[in-house]
Amino acid sequence: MAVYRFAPSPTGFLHLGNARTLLLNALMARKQAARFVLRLDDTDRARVSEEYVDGIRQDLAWLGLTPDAEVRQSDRDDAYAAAFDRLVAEGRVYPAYESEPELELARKLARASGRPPVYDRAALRLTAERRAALEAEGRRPHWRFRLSGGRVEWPDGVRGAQGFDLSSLSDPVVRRDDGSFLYVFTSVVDDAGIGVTAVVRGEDHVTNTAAQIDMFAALGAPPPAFAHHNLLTSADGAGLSKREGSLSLRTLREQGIEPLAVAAYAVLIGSAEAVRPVSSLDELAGLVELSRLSRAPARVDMEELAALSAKTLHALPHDAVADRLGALGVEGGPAFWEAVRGNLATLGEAADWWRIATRPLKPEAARPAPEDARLVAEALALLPTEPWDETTWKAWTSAVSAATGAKGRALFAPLRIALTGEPHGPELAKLLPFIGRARALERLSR
Ligand SMILES: Nc1ncnc2c1ncn2[C@@H]1O[C@H](COP(=O)(O)OP(=O)(O)OP(=O)(O)O)[C@@H](O)[C@H]1O
Repeated sequence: MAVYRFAPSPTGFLHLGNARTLLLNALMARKQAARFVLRLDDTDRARVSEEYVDGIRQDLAWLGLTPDAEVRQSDRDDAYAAAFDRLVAEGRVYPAYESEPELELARKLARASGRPPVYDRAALRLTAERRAALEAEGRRPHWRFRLSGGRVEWPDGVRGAQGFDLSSLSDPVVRRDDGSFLYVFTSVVDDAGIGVTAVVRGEDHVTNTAAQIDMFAALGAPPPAFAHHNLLTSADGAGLSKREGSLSLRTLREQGIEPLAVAAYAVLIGSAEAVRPVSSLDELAGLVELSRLSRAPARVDMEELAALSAKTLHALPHDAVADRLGALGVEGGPAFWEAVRGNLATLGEAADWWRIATRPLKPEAARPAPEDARLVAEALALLPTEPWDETTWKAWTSAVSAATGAKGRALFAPLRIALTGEPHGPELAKLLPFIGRARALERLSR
């Protein structure tokens, strides 16, 4: 069975760029009835926190995504140690003793003499005596994976045929001198162990992929199908960083941006598909086509996202928002939702309209201008008896128009202000039944 995964490090709150990776994997899995695994890359103990682990789970739930399984790298040390021991025994992983300043110096010298700054494998040429001497000095080795050399090729799901000359890469460090394993290695052990068949990730990982395909071969496991998508940048073109909290999903949630709009935006910008509202993740899954993602980075435009969020909201049926409206104390059912949804920028504004319709107006709410006093008095006198429905507004305002000669804006604007204390808002034909006769009487007499 096909298996996709999303593998964030819980070192910050997920941002919109991470959401692109998350959604591309989750939606490709949905489209292909494949499994979708959340893998928490939590081996960097100094930077990982449980708050961020919970944050990632909450963000997935908010977006409406439920992984089929959750794996934590911190639980899998035994698997890494076993794979490591095997590669050491086979001579594919070797100890190296250079300190970071020594490596930096070597890179500088290489650049200065026009050579690529690739690790020169000096550690492979150490004699047993020299190694013993280094250990006696108290140096502890880090460990490198010996790349096989030659060319690695893969058909990339986004970028098409990719080729990489392994001799242009340094042998990647797979284990630090403190014994901890590095991502480039643990990720391969996990993908092989879990049976991941497809990896969609940002193009910041392309070089890793070349080395990792070589590691899959060394471990005798078939590599997954790789696809590297373009990255999202902030409006000024800067990269996004989980650590810096840029464009975090949590902040977007707090700003009232709809989760379905975040999902659509994260997937559709920087692709051949137009950014547009969708009514479900299933619909969005139908629009995902990896080969239609563009190659250039895509800039996030918050205004575009906010507009998409409003449009998404306007099209949502009452069923889709009933629970959230309930939590906001909005009780008007489908009819109230119908009345207000087209005017909302965020769902929270439905609660404002519910308050305006059903609670006393605030003392500072706008009142009709003095020159409209006669019109308002006439309207008060002509207020129909209940029951009220959506036809009441038309019948009432026609009567007021006949009595006063007022038409159009001159007729409607003062009544809107008198009834709601606001110059703009939802269609009054739909809102009026929620205001009801008693409140309307009181408001018209203000
Ligand atoms: N700006 C971005 N646009 C699109 N995808 C991104 C972006 N930044 C990261 N990703 C993808 O998100 C996935 C999770 O990556 P990771 O947890 O390392 O996040 P990160 O934002 O790069 O983290 P950090 O800021 O902590 O280095 C990776 O597949 C990565 O390619």
